[in-house]
Amino acid sequence: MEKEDFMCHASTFLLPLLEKENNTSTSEFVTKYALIILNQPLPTFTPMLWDHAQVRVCADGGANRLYHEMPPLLPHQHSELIQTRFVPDAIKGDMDSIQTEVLDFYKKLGTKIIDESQDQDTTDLHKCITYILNLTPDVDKSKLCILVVGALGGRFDHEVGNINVLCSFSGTRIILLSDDCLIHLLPKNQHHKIFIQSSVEGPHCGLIPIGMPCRSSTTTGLKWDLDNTEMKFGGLVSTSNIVKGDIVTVQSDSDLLWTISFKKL
Ligand SMILES: Nc1ncnc2c1ncn2[C@@H]1O[C@H](COP(=O)(O)OP(=O)(O)OP(=O)(O)O)[C@@H](O)[C@H]1O
Ligand SMILES: Cc1ncc(C[n+]2csc(CCO)c2C)c(N)n1
Repeated sequence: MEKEDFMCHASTFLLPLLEKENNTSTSEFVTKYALIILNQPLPTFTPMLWDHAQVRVCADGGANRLYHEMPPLLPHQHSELIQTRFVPDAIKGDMDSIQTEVLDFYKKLGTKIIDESQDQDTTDLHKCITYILNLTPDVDKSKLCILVVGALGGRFDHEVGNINVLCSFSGTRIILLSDDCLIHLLPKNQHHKIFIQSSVEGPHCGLIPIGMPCRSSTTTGLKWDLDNTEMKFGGLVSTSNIVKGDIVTVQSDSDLLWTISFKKL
């Protein structure tokens, strides 16, 4: 099978940004990252994701996290300096969690504030994804990848809401991250090739049917591979699986969630 026939996935955003990559980031072949910060403890690698991203958005109370938790992640620099260096492009949400002092601070520094408190039917994450997709509506989104920090752990209804956003925007690459793992969607009826960044991720992984049972999934590169296997809640769901090497391939007749653990450094 030709390379072009695969949908490829690689968590290179977990590796430090090289000057060289930065200089070629306008190339049409390079993934363009956007970062969304939710209202949960910031993962320790957030400064690195910030450097990879070209657009940074806080979801409501996520702005409090950026303001208060970014300085302790970079202890060798003054807090005030960090707070003025890491300024989001926008803060969007229903604005019931952001602190007034934080809102005023970023507003003065030019952050766009978008209050959508009238919409109580979509989550702040959903609102932020819409904002990013509308920034350049006519541009091809296949090279865009939206990284979402603070999406996992904490309140279960929020976690499920965040996973539901993956399903609502299944045509957009969105990756939910915590300090422990990442999750993204593998859309159905495609050949997926996942390049494992083994210095920072693995070996624990999972493949989870989402929304409906899958009748047939086939994988390579896992300790417990699937071979035309059915998966459903109440039956088999591939949790606590292990990646064997640097490439995993997946094919399925329904959307699956892919999750992989992060190595503790
Ligand atoms: N404990 C959590 N676990 C996972 N995601 C979270 C958690 N808390 C917040 N989030 C995410 O961060 C976003 C912004 O959080 P914030 O606390 O501002 O939301 P909210 O709209 O006030 O939530 P709610 O009104 O349900 O408490 C949420 O929409 C959600 O996506
Ligand atoms: C059936 C149903 N369940 C829950 C909510 C509440 N809700 C869902 S998203 C959201 C915004 C959170 O920032 C709120 C309050 C609703 N509207 N409809």
